[in-house]
Formats: sequence, structure tokens, C-alpha cells
Amino acid sequence: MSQTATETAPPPNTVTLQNGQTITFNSNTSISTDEIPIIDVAGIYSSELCDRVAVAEQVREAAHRIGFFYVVNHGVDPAVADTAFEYAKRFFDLPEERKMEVYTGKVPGEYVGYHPMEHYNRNGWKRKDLSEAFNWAYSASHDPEATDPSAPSISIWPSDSVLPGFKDAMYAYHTPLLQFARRLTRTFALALHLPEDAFDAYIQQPEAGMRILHYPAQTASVDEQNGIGAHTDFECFTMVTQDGVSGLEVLSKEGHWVKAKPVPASFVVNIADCFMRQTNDFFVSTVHRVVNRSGRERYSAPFFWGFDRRMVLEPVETCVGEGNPMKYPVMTAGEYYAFRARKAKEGKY
Ligand SMILES: O=C(O)CCC(=O)C(=O)O
Ligand SMILES: [Fe+2]
Repeated sequence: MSQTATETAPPPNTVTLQNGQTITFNSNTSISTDEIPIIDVAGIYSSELCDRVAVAEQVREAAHRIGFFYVVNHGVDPAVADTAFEYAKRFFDLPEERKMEVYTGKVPGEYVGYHPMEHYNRNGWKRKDLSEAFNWAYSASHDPEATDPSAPSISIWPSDSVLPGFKDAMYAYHTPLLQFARRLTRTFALALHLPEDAFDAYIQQPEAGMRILHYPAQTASVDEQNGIGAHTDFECFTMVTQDGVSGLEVLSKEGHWVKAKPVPASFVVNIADCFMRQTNDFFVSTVHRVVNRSGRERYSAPFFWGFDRRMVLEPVETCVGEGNPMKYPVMTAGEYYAFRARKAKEGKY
């Protein structure tokens, strides 16, 4: 006698995200595959256009197919990341009251400052997300290519007497990432079959926030708790530096949680919602989460790259046309970020 589907298959897991999207996955258990490509990006520094295009075509395929890829040979010195991680640990080791001096609630409407442990419940799980984070924003004075280095930044920082050298260590890593992200934006322009400089005006004063995260080892079951619940990122693309501890998982189109295992000296790059909107879904902003069941503390440092708040997120011309109209309302980048930051800080998701 054949069994019915309800007897054999567990009920689908369904979650509504901050961007309004509802997702379903087959199983809460993650799998290891080689679905996330590793792209050697050394060619983006070549003086030959054909070398730059060769990298861009790999980026095009990955951004369209899965929305996630690793980059290696990116040119950013790993020693600077090591120092940033050392200072991240020092920050998270501070007493709670010191960290709460830079509590994100002190900056309404902006996603900067300290986000305490078990503060959010992005997927409405039984227990809140087991992570804490510190976010900071773009600072023109730490951007060697800034048009106006005196433009103010919205970040808040612990005072130097609390954690000497912290801010400097964070920007020492942020600045080379910013320079790499500018390069990679040109690669993305080529990947969309646009002139290489198509987005240059959008990133003179970019939205370039960064965060450090700490995930204690989780003992609760994956059905009860996440480190960071399923979500998509807000901006154009994100570049995550992982330490050696796994935990990041990517939702494949088939509904499987795929492990993004740490790859030494790589960044994990993922497409975020603004780029998906502008490319009319040609690039996919893929759902991801972190569950740290490794038995070890995990630290990560995502860098979020987006267009200037004042710019209008117009559709990319190669991604719209007759029979393929723009699917999203057009708004400024700032309007979209404000909407998402408000949703994220409500913390219900
Ligand atoms: O910690 C990670 O690996 C990813 C974190 C993340 O997805 C985020 O902060 O948006
Ligand atoms: Fe994310």
C-alpha cells in the first residue's frame, strides 16, 4: 500500500522575511554541496579588458544562479582581518553595561551600534537569535577616494578609554574592503553587460556599513533557535569574512539549506535586495542564516555595500524591456534603507 505525502514528508517550514517575502524550505537540516562557486578574482586588477570580462562572466553566472559565491585572490591583506577579529573579541568580552553605552536603540532609524545577545527573533523561533553584533557606517574621513572627507558619519563608538584602538582597527579593515568593493562594482557592471563605469556615480559616497558578529556555540536544536534567522540583506552586495568556524547557510532554489563552509582567505559575496530590485530579479538576493552548532565560538565580519542614499534605484537597462517590465516601485536608495532598517530594528523577524 502506498503512503500518502503527508505520512512521508514533514510539513514544510515557512517563514516571512523582513522584505515581505515568504519562504519555504524542505527541511531544517543543512547539507554540504559544492553549489557555491569559488571565483578567483585576480583578473579584475588586470589592465586587459578581456581578463576583467572573464571574471565578470563568472560573477554574472553565480549572481544569477545562486546569488552567492566566494572570492579568492581579492588582494585584501588577511593580517588586517586578523587584527579586526582580535578587537572584535575584545569588544564582545566587555561587560554588558559598557556595550550598552553604544546600544543601537540610541540611534533610531539607523542600523549602527550594539545589538545585544538574544535581542531579535527574525523567524519567530521558540528562542531568540543567539548572536550579538556591533555595526558601524561609512565614514568619508576613512575613504581615500572621498569627494568630501569632512562629511559626517552616523556611527557611534565606545570611548577610547573603554576599548583603545577599536575604532582604528575596524576602519583599518573597512577601508581596504571599501576599495575592493568599488572595484567589484565595476565587475558587476560588466557582469550586467553595461559599461564598466556604469555605477561609478552611485558609489562616490556609498552606503558602506560593516558589522562584527559573535555567535556562541548553540546547544538548542536548530528547530528552536538560530544564530541569525533567515533573512536577505538590504543593499547591493555583502562580503562576509568568516573565521574558521562554520555556521553560515544559504537557501538553495530547491529549498535546501546549503552550508557555506569557511574557505581560507576568501570572502563570501552575496547579492542583496537593492541589486535584485534594480536588476529586476536577474541577480538573486538569496536567503541565508547562521546556525552555530560547531561547539566553538564563531565570529564574522560582514561588509554591506550599497548605492548612495540620494540616488534613485532605477532599473538596470539590460534587465528590463518589452515583455519584461520593472517589477518593483522605483525609490531612492535612502528610502529603501530606512524602510528596511526600521523593519529590522522592530526585531520581530
Ligand atoms: O555571520 C555570517 O556569516 C553572516 C551574517 C549575516 O548574514 C548578516 O549579518 O547579514
Ligand atoms: Fe546577511
